[in-house]
Amino acid sequence: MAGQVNPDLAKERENASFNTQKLTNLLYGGAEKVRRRRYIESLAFSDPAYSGDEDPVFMSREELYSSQLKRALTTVQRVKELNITEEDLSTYRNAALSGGMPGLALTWIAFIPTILQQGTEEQKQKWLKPAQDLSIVGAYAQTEMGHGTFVRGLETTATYDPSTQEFVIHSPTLTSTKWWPGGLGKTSNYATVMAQLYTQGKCYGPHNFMVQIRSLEDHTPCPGVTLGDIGPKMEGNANDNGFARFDHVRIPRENMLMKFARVEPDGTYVQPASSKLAYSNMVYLRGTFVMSAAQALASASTIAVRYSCVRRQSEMKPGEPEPQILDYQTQQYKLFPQLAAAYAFWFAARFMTQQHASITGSMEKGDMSGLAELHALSAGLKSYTTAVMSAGIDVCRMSCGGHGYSHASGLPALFSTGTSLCTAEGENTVMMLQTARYLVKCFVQSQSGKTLSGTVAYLSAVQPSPVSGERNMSDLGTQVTAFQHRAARMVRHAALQMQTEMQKGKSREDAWNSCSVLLIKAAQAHVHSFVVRNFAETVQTVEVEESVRAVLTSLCQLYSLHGITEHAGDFLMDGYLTGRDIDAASSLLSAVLAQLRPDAVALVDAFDLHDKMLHSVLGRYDGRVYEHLYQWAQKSPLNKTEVHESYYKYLQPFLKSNRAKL
Ligand SMILES: CCCCCCCC/C=C\CCCCCCCCCCCC(=O)SCCNC(=O)CCNC(=O)[C@H](O)C(C)(C)COP(=O)(O)OP(=O)(O)OC[C@H]1O[C@@H](n2cnc3c(N)ncnc32)[C@H](O)[C@@H]1OP(=O)(O)O
Ligand SMILES: Cc1cc2nc3c(=O)[nH]c(=O)nc-3n(C[C@H](O)[C@H](O)[C@H](O)COP(=O)(O)OP(=O)(O)OC[C@H]3O[C@@H](n4cnc5c(N)ncnc54)[C@H](O)[C@@H]3O)c2cc1C
Repeated sequence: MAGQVNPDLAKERENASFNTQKLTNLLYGGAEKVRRRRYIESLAFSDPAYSGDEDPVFMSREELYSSQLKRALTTVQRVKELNITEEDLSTYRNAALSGGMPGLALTWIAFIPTILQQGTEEQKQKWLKPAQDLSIVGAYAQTEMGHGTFVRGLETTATYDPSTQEFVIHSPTLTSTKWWPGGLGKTSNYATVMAQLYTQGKCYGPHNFMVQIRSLEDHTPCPGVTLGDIGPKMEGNANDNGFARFDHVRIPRENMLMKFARVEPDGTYVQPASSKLAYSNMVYLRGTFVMSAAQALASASTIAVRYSCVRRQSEMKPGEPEPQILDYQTQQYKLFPQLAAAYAFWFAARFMTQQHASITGSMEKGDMSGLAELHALSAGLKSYTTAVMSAGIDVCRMSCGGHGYSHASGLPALFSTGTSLCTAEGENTVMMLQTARYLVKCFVQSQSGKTLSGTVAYLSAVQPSPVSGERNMSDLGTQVTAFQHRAARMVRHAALQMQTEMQKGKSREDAWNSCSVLLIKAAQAHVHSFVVRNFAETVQTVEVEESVRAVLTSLCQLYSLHGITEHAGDFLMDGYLTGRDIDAASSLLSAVLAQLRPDAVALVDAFDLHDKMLHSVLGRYDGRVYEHLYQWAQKSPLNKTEVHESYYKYLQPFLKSNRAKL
């Protein structure tokens, strides 16, 4: 019946052990923030300017590009009309764009942050306002056809000419063509271009330059610039990821982003405090990906958990009604770890944001001591959370059976969007190796007696020798220590293995490569251990009702016990945990699955993700899946006519001629 919630879902909500709203408040930083967020979202959801477009999965690439561009421009207008504040901006945009990513959005995501991170005060004065008002539209043009990962290998050059006080931007080879930048293909008229800086005959490595690429009058490419779209991708096809080639394009000296490094009018290069400050915008963006991973996994878990309560299939006990598929333990084992990871990453993202603010604050005052840890943490967390998210969304999709494979579920699009985060902003393997590099350094320092601090403090505190005796595997403290022990042992093992390889005569680089599988695993274990510890500390210290703390504690237990049982070998390797401990962890895990089962729907509801953000027939809040599945299919373009034109063109003549042969 219209308006009613599916009775199974309604019952789940009635039976929850805690108040969903209280948990939502905790996730979003308080009741007032939740109220504000919902209000801002409602402004977008109720605006007729954003409704009426058909489902993106039924659109052509060109329709997608223009409809999302139109939406994005409407948001700019509405932001002014509605006086949306800086604080509410991303909430409003996300709701209005309904999670979509038009090329224009790269101005907000990458172009403006680069000006903020890399520009001098003067440069910010000059470009920030036009970028914010969208009188200029910008892309972040770093990756080239031949190089993405290895930034030092970029081939685009920026050669300083002191006679005119200009830089000459040039693409010397085919492989130096800028390739991938979002919004570059058709939308942007400016780009921050990463290029090798040459001055006074010397190369100083990659630096960022502000380059106008299209006319502000008629949007045609500027002289010497060749531009285009790179073609359709796995997802994100509203975005015109593009290419650019530069043929000796001249820009003023002032267009080098000079917050850190500088080129004086006579061509003298002034060193930054650290050469890696040219990469600060990447560190910032990687940090933001941690929350995106949490949100993507929260969305997938919401869809799969709600659907698993609506869906009934098979017989558990002969003669009894078909059970909700969430009652199968195997279904819980698939879904609850994804749900728990979404919470764990949400809290990790919060930590990441605080760390970024605190360390960049110190860096502003000249203290660079936190830079290495910030880079290692953001690279490792980005890599770990996006990898788990990508795999987790696919688990959620498969747990929805056939309907999960349909675009109606929203899961295929969520997967193919989410998985792009494993590659963008630093490929995940490469990022995890950066974390490994930092860990090995820290290990060596701790060997020489230095006390480590911050997220690596445990590396010097944890003893490598096995601890004997019975453990209470349900204790969060015991679990955290086990994770730290595992990570410390793996870091130590990888580092010592490298030393052994070098003692055998290998160069440091060859030793690194031959140990890189060990190094990656060690770095993953380190990040995993950090996420577990941060989750445990959050649930133990946060000010919240006891019923909410209880359910979060179970969720944290699940996240941690799942990690221990899935990676049992790592914990058993040196006898730190015993076979009996692992058995105990498995039994506890089964018990926690059952314990969380009645709260699963409330736990996903607490993410407070509106149906207009989920885009999923299966994940609807009201659970009225079947009638909407039927309605959704009616929109398929193949259903526009009863008999498709291809019948007359191909099938009818074929059938006729076949029949004539009979
Ligand atoms: C509400 C409902 C929600 C609904 C669902 C939500 C769903 C959300 C899902 C999806 C959202 C979709 C969003 C899509 C968004 C898409 C946006 C895309 C934007 C992408 C933009 C880009 O990709 S831009 C290009 C990015 N490129 C890279 O990241 C390149 C990676 N490479 C590098 O960073 C470097 O080359 C390197 C780190 C790999 C190596 O650098 P280099 O060679 O110069 O250094 P060395 O290896 O020699 O190391 C020297 C030394 O420096 C240290 N170091 C390296 N980098 C840094 C750094 N950044 N900061 C500090 N230090 C650094 C390094 O560790 C070494 O240190 P030592 O002390 O010497 O060891
Ligand atoms: C959706 C999307 C949006 C993007 N948006 C932008 C944008 O706005 N601006 C922009 O400039 N770029 C953008 N990019 C490009 C992106 O940053 C790069 O694709 C990414 O940094 C990876 O680089 P690559 O493609 O050169 O991969 P490669 O480096 O060629 O990686 C290929 C494989 O080689 C391995 N590999 C490479 N180096 C090493 C190593 N040192 N050790 C071990 N293994 C290694 C990798 O692990 C990987 O498996 C975007 C990409 C995507 C997918």
